[in-house]
Amino acid sequence: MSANNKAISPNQSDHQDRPAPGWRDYLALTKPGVVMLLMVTAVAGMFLATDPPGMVPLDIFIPAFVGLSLAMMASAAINQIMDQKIDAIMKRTEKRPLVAGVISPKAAVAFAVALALASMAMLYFLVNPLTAGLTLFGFVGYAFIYTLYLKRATPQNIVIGGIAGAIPPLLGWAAVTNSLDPYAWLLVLIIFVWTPPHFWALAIHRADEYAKADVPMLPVTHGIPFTRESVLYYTILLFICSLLPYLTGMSGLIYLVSAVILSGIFLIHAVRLRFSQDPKLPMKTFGYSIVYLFVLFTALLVDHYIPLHPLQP
Ligand code: HEM
Ligand SMILES: CC(C)=CCC/C(C)=C/CC/C(C)=C/COP(=O)(O)OP(=O)(O)O
Repeated sequence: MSANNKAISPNQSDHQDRPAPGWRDYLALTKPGVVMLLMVTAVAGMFLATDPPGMVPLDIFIPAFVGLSLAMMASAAINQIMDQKIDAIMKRTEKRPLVAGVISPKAAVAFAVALALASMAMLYFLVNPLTAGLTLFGFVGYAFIYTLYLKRATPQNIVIGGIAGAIPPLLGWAAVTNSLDPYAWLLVLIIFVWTPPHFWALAIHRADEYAKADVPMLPVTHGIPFTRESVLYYTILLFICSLLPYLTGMSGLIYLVSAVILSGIFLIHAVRLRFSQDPKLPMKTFGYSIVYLFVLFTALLVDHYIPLHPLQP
């Protein structure tokens, strides 16, 4: 099958043409890199909810970890099932297993449904209904509302859709306490504000592909200079939001120092992205966004177990 044909209509190959899918193909359907970082934030939520600091009871930790991972993987698989036409047009996504015809749409649907059902059963019966309900909200938000509607409708798609990607710390927290803690919402806020610079940095680099696929991402609808400016504004906001765990007494000095350094470096990336035309900067900023979130949440965890709280009596 030529690349051209593939771009027009994915999955054209007959059944006989399709090579047998392996576990790696199914794994690729679940966006494992993204799920791993989402799970770092969910696990941080679980440990931060454990007060006084200790171990999360294993009878909660294991089903919550597996259940949340499966829900995220299922929603990523549904995203790829719904997005086959767009994914076939963009270089970055043209080798995905559904587009390449390695996995059939039927098999992908069966796989996603099995993961989603297993996840919901595990969270509902072994963790708590609150966590199951909130996870369902995130699942529907990403797999259907973002993918089927927002992504195709408005350049604010990733800002609104970012709510689904931001809730994992709340899910982790709810798994442990069966409640919605204001501190957990603070972590949601940080990821929510982090998402636009994370994604728009990449979208600047891939603006032509999004235009070709007719996806109204910000650089396509409002231009690259406006997107660079928007990344800078959100990064300033992120700097401020990243201080809130310290200012509200949730975290101590270890976190504060980490947040200032990490957010400062993010800000330097965003300022350079705004004022320099260096073609490497967008992907450098995107790559740094991932390091940023990983290290920030690690710092929250370390801080929780080695607390230095000079603000408190
Ligand atoms: C609506 C919200 C989001 C959008 C639109 C978005 C978009 C993207 C895109 C398009 C990529 C692919 C980059 C590539 O193939 O080179 C990506 C990669 C990534 N995203 Fe996001 N993202 C969002 C939210 C999140 C969240 C909430 C997290 C984690 C907390 C996250 C973590 C990652 C990671 C770790 C990668 C690299 C994974 C890999 O390449 O395997 N993203 N993101
Ligand atoms: C609680 C729960 C189940 C939450 C689900 C959260 C989740 C999996 C968020 C992922 C966000 C993401 C990678 C969006 C990119 O989709 P895209 O279609 O714009 O990117 P693509 O072009 O790489 O497919």
